Formats: sequence, C-alpha cells, structure tokens
Amino acid sequence: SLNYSSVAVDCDSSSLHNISLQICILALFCKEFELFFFLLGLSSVAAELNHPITMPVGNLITLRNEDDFNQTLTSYVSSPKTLAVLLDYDGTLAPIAAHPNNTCIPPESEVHLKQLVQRTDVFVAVISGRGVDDVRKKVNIENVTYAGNHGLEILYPNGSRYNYPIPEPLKVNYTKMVDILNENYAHDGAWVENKKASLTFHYRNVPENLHSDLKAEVRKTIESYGFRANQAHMAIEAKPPVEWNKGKAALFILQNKFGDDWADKVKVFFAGDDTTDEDAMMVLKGKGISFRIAENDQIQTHADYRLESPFAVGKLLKWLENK
Ligand SMILES: O=P(O)(O)OC[C@H]1O[C@H](O[C@H]2O[C@H](CO)[C@@H](O)[C@H](O)[C@H]2O)[C@H](O)[C@@H](O)[C@@H]1O
Repeated sequence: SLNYSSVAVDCDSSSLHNISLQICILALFCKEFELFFFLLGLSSVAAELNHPITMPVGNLITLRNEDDFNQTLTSYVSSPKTLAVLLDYDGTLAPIAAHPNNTCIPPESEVHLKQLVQRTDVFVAVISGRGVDDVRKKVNIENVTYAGNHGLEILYPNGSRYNYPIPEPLKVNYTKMVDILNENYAHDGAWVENKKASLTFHYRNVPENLHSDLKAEVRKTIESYGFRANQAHMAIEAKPPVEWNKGKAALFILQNKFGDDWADKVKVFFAGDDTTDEDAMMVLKGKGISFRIAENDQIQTHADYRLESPFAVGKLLKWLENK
C-alpha cells in the first residue's frame, strides 16, 4: 500500500499533469481508489491548463476553388521544400455516412490522392480516430503512413508499427468500460465501436429526444473509468488520459521521416474536421498550413483556413498535384 507524506511541488501545468498521472496510476495499482480519483481529477485540470481551451472564432477565410488556392497558397507552396500532406479521414477525406462501414473517398479525390502519393517529392499521412487497420483498409493506398486511434498506433509503409505504450491499469479499465457501455447504453440504435486503444460511442440512430440524457450518462461512465470523453459527430470518443494526441502523432511522424529539423525541410498541409484534429492544427500553427473542414464559417478553430466539405478537400488535392 502507499505511505502518504506531504510533498510540495513547484512546477508548470504540463509537469503537474505528468506527475499526477504517474502517481495516479501507482494509486490504482495499490487499490487506493480515493487517491486515484483525486489525482485523476488533478491531472485533467492540469491538462486543461496546459491546453488553451479558447479557440479563435470567426474571420476564418474560406477557400473554395482554384483561384482562391492560387491567391492564398501559392507563395507557401512554391518553396523548394518537400510537400507533406497530413489528412484526417472521416469528414475530411470521406464524407460522413450513417455508419463507419459505409464511408468512401469520392472517386475524384482518390485519383488526386494517388497521384500525390506517387510523387517522390510528396509525403502523405492519414491520421484518424479509427483503428489503424480499419483506416488503412478504407483508404487502401500504398506508400502512405497511417495513424489510427487518434495517433496511438502508427503503421508505416514498410509494415512496421508504433504503438503508444498505454499503462496496464488503463487497459484493464478500458475492457470494463466497453462491457458496461455495451450492457447499459448500447440500445435504441446506439452502439460501441471498440477500437482496442480507444472507443467511439455512436448515437446517430438514437431518437433525438434521448440524446442529451444519453450523452451525459455515457460521458459520466467514460470519466468514471479514468478516460477522457470527447464530443464527435453524433458520437462520443473515449480516449485514454495520456499525453498523446493527433498533434503529437503528427510531429512524431514528421520527425521520424524528416528529422528534428523537419520544419526547415518540409512544407506541411494538414486538414481535419473534428475537435481531435485541433491538436494537430495547434502544433502546426506557424509551421504549416491547416484547414478545418466545416459547413459553419463561425467555427472555433486553430486552423488557418476553412474548406466547406470533403469535396473541397478533393479540389485542394488536385491543386496540390499540379504544383
Ligand atoms: O479522425 P477521423 O478519421 O475523423 O475519425 C473520427 C471518428 O470517425 C468515425 O465516426 C464518425 O464518422 C462515421 C462515418 O462517417 C459516422 O457514422 C459517425 O457518426 C462519426 O462519428 C469512426 O467511426 C470513429 O471510430 C472515429 O473515431
């Protein structure tokens, strides 16, 4: 069991988050549940402090066609650096569908994406919330680096993999959380997508009058197992409380491919439609150009520009292909 003593810590929010998370996991090992939940709360608060939660709103320039791309992006794209294109899948490459199995990349986008991948001066990665093998199957293009589970797993073109090390107690809790969500809430059209490292609770087919209570209950359940709950499109994502996200994964992929000085060697384009994509937009601010895919031009985002739909992403890919 744990012996308590008082410790004074003078540190920034990032270190506070890491320290509290580490002791929290130790507390779980030692079955010190009160301490576990206290430290879990503390680590979440520290993570929030570390993460600016207010995002710029409005005044977001929308790029709609070739003329817009020419006017806005030409000077950035004409530098002799290698082009790195990092793309989210659902809602970005592929339009949202009623069920994850029913998505596909519009044929025109697929053609341009394939052309880009074939160029030796272009690097392409897809960074998704789906399981990595699932998104790999969906995109189905060779020579692309795939990241799944919001970056927790990465599959390189040569078949090698990176898996973010998730602490054992969290894995145990994950399994329990999947069982409870399935048992208590997977009805009236709701279902749990178990992706092994993170899950998505889908409620798209649930009658609308039940949404608000269901969402609150599911969030509470997810958090009671020590996981983070994120709102997504008609779904709630449960992610492990680790210091890893699409932003960290994007940097990791770029560093691995181009070295620590990647920012001097590469011009980066990132596109995403969801809150989890904001982590990548944040870390790439000033180092690349990012696009938020959104119908609403008042969306809160860290992206530099807005594209209205996955079809506009296709137009951007076509434009990039000719650069
Ligand atoms: O990071 P992404 O590639 O955007 O993945 C995010 C989640 O996308 C999927 O769910 C969403 O898209 C489905 C298909 O269009 C839609 O039916 C669902 O309502 C959306 O929430 C996917 O199923 C999740 O695993 C991803 O985390």
